[in-house]
Amino acid sequence: MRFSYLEGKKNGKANKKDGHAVKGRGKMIEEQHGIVSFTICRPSRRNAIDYAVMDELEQALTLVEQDDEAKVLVITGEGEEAFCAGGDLQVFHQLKTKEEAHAMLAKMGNILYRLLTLSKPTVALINGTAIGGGCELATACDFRFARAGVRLGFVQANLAITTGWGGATMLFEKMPYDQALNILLRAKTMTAEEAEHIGFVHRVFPDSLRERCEKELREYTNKSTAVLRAYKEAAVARWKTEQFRQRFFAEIERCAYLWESEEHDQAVQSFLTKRNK
Ligand SMILES: CC[C@H](C(=O)O)C(=O)SCCNC(=O)CCNC(=O)[C@H](O)C(C)(C)COP(=O)(O)OP(=O)(O)OC[C@H]1O[C@@H](n2cnc3c(N)ncnc32)[C@H](O)[C@@H]1OP(=O)(O)O
Repeated sequence: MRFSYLEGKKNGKANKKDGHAVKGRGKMIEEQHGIVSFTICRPSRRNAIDYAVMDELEQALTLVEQDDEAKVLVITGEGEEAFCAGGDLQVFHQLKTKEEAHAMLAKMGNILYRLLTLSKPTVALINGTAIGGGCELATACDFRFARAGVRLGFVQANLAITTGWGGATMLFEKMPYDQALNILLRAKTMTAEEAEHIGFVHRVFPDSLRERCEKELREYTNKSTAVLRAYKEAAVARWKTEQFRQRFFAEIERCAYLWESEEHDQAVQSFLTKRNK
C-alpha cells in the first residue's frame, strides 16, 4: 500500500523509498527524491484557493518543516490551464464586511508568511495562469519556474482591492522597488518570459515542467537537510522581525478595508455574472 505523504508522516510510517502520492479534496501531495510536491487540484475553478486548500497547504507546511527527508517543497497546479487563479471568488464573494474579509485574508496571510519563512527551499512551479492571490502564492516561494508562454498578473487593483495575502510586502522584498510598484499599479498580466526579464521568474521551461524542475533541484536535494535548513534560516531571518511582520499584516488590514467598498463588490459581481454565477 502506498502511504499518503501526509497520512504516512502523521503515523510515522511513510515509506519514503518509492515516493507516494495522496489526492484529496483540492490537493495532491507526493514525495520523490526529497522533493515534496503540493498540487492544487481544482482545475474546474482554475485552481482557485478555498478554505480546504488553505488547510491542506498549512498541514503540508507543518509536515515538510518537521520531516528531515523532505528537502525541497514544490507548489504547483493541476492541469495545463492554471497554476492558481487566486482566492475563490465564488466562495469569498459571500464575505461582505471588513471583519469577515479580514478573517479569510489573515488566515491565508499567515500561511503565506509560514511559506515565506519555511526552513527548506521552496519553488512555485507555474504550470499555467497565475492571477491575483496565485501570484502572491508564487511570490512567497524562493524560486519561480514557469512554463513558456503562461501569463501572470497581480490583478487585484482591477477588483478595487490590493493584494490581501501579503503579496505586495513580499514583492517589495524580492524585486527592485520600481519594478514591484509598476506591476502592482498596472495590474496587467505578463508572459513568463516578460516576468523572467524583470526577475520575477527564475526559469522558463518550454515543456516537461516537472522533469526539468526535478533536474534543476537535484543540485539542492543532493545536499544535507541540515545545510539546506541553515542557509534558509540565514535567508529568512530578515523576515522574522516584528517590524517586517507589522508591515506584512498591515497590508492585509488595508485590503480588508478596501474589500468593503461598493466598487470591489461590483467588480467581483461582474466577473461572476459573466459566468452566470
Ligand atoms: C481573495 C483575495 C485574493 C488576494 O489577492 O488577496 C485574490 O486572489 S482576489 C481574486 C483574484 N483572481 C481573479 O480575479 C481571477 C479571476 N479569474 C480569471 O481572471 C480567469 O478565470 C482566468 C484568467 C484565471 C482564467 O480564464 P479562462 O478563460 O481560462 O477561464 P474562465 O474565466 O472561463 O474560468 C473557468 C472557470 O473557473 C472559474 N474561476 C476562474 N477563476 C476563479 C476564481 N478566482 N474563483 C472562483 N472561480 C474561478 C470560472 O468561474 C469558471 O467557472 P465556470 O463554472 O466554468 O463558469
